[in-house]
Amino acid sequence: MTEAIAYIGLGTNLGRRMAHLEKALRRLEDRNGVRITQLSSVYETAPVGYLNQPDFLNACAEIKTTRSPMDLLHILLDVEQELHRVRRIRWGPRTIDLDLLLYDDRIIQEEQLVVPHPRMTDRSFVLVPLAEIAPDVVIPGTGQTVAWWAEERKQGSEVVKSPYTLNLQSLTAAIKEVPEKWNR
Ligand SMILES: Nc1ncnc2c1ncn2[C@@H]1O[C@H](COP(=O)(O)OP(=O)(O)OP(=O)(O)O)[C@@H](O)[C@H]1O
Ligand SMILES: Nc1nc2c(c(=O)[nH]1)N=C(CO)CN2
Repeated sequence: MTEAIAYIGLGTNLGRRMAHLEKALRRLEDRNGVRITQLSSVYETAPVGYLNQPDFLNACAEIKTTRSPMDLLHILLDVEQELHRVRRIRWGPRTIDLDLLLYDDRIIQEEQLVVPHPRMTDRSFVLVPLAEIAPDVVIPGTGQTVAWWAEERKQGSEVVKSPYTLNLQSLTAAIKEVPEKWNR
């Protein structure tokens, strides 16, 4: 079966942040019809929207999938639940947030699912990591590439590369080796 290419945004700002990213990615890999094919660096980012909360770690993943966009959304929502995400405040703190950013060159406008993610072109915490793995991908409906948008939005944003990497080969590796600052 032919595979679609999708991009996912990951964010976390509560508890053991690196561990949440790794766990979410492992849970995604475990699903049928989902393969993680590229991972960005991990960035530490100042909160956007609701400001009175801890800094986030953000990253992006490329996924090759035989699942439909709606299936993939439900997989993301399931994994969020598995990591005990509790929704309290809009744009507030969370153990893990998984967003479907892009799905091939599709434009989807359904009640439950909007793709491209409607706020992605405003958010350097999405654009900077995504530009590492998909610089030349055009964001459907905008006529511009991810790299173009990342450049457009870089002014004044607090997006700092962290020294830790997610490794496709060893997602299970050495979470405990990550120092407290990045894993709190
Ligand atoms: N592209 C998308 N990716 C993820 N969820 C989406 C998407 N489009 C619509 N949704 C809907 O949004 C809901 C998730 O909202 P959520 O609480 O994660 O928003 P948020 O992360 O607080 O804010 P934001 O959407 O600005 O990142 C899901 O239940 C889902 O149905
Ligand atoms: N830096 C940063 N800020 C946010 C984030 C996020 O992932 N990173 N997610 C939000 C809700 O979607 C709201 N604000």
